[in-house]
Amino acid sequence: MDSCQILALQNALPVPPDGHTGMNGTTIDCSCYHVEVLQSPYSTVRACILKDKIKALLIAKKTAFGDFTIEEFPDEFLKQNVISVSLRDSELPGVEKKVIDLTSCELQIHIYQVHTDGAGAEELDEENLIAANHWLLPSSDFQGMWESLVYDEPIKTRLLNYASTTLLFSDKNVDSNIISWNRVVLLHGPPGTGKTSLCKALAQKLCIRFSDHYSHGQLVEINSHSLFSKWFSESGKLVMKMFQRIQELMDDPKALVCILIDEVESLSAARKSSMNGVEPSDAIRVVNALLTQLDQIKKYPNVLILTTSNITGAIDLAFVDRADIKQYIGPPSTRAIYSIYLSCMKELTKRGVISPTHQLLDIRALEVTRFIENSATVYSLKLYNIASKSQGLSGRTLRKLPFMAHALFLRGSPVTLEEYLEAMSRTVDHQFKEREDFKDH
Ligand SMILES: Nc1ncnc2c1ncn2[C@@H]1O[C@H](COP(=O)(O)OP(=O)(O)OP(=O)(O)O)[C@@H](O)[C@H]1O
Repeated sequence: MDSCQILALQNALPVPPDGHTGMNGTTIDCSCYHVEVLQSPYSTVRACILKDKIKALLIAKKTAFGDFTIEEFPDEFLKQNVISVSLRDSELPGVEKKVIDLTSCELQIHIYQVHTDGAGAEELDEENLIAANHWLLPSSDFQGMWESLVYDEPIKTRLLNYASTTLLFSDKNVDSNIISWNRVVLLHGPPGTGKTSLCKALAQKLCIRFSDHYSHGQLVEINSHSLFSKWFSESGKLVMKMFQRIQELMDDPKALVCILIDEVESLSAARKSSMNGVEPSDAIRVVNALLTQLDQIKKYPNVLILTTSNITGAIDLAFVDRADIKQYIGPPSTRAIYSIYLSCMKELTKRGVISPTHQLLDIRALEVTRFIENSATVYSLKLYNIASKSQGLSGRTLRKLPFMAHALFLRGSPVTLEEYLEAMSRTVDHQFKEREDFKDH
């Protein structure tokens, strides 16, 4: 890992300290940027050759304004070998736009290819009990997932910084008896707020950003329910068996191994059931086996353990203590909802479901207009009002809403933006009414 890579990952600030304000309130930025280059699956060109080509192309371009993606390459060689080039900027939807001086800023170029095999299931016994799903990273399953998640706070940057410090300390052989860190992240919050997606997207992002350091990544998603529900008396043994498999993955120092344990509260549920007298020794044996194994694997420099929970209070304290980062993930605010809806409207326009007659503003541009209605803002303001009354819906429901709107209130395509927004508005009302009806019953 070189110093720039570390420096860039540590640099969490949306506006870097060396940035200064230029004309029009924009910020001239000369810091370190990540350029992610997706190489074609058929290309066998070496990464260093592609890096040099891309660097030359970007320097010739001189400046970029915020995030950008080069779809059209002026270079035949690149066209044959590269699918996309993305300059990854700050995550916050509300930060000032920056003019990036490509000639003077530090560009970290990451070349990667995606695996398209999808998930493999780890079966641990003759009964075909699926204890884990397994992906080789970077995977096509997780492409674009990181970018699709919208949060009000710089949660994604914080997680990326944490992971980079973890990998840096391991790389430098920092003595963990003197400075202790556990390689465990816990994301908690209400259902459907993107916790599982964020863990998977983080694993993918790390594999891309650390592609110089690790040749590939492994993501193992442990199905805690299957460990605790079936074959209780066998579960302790199952945990051991599963970790033996994980151990084999970790033995390869060129692999970054991310272990995802969803709904860790099932651990404490298992302990509780033991207190209530249901197969006491077995439940405790399973939880203890899991905790012991987690303690064992945290000694490995190439491992990260990502966990999620819907109910913070119910998580086993022994587990909470092991997490270095306990990050609350809440439901999205109006601004974040607006950005989520906007991405949906853009996709539907791109695919011809919505006719491309009107443009919607992004949240920054809308805020600049101070929400004053005129011909340029009218549709964006309608969308903002829909976002505002959607508060309280989970990210999962929000992403489903445009589909529901078409299914419930529209037919065929193309549909005008006005019609679509009207249908969205009615669908939000419908969602809340459905909730009330559900509560009443
Ligand atoms: N903040 C968000 N921004 C964009 N999309 C979101 C957001 N939160 C959730 N989603 C969408 O909701 C879907 C479900 O998210 P996910 O399953 O990761 O949530 P979760 O918090 O793990 O839920 P659960 O605890 O119920 O499993 C994701 O596919 C994602 O598209």
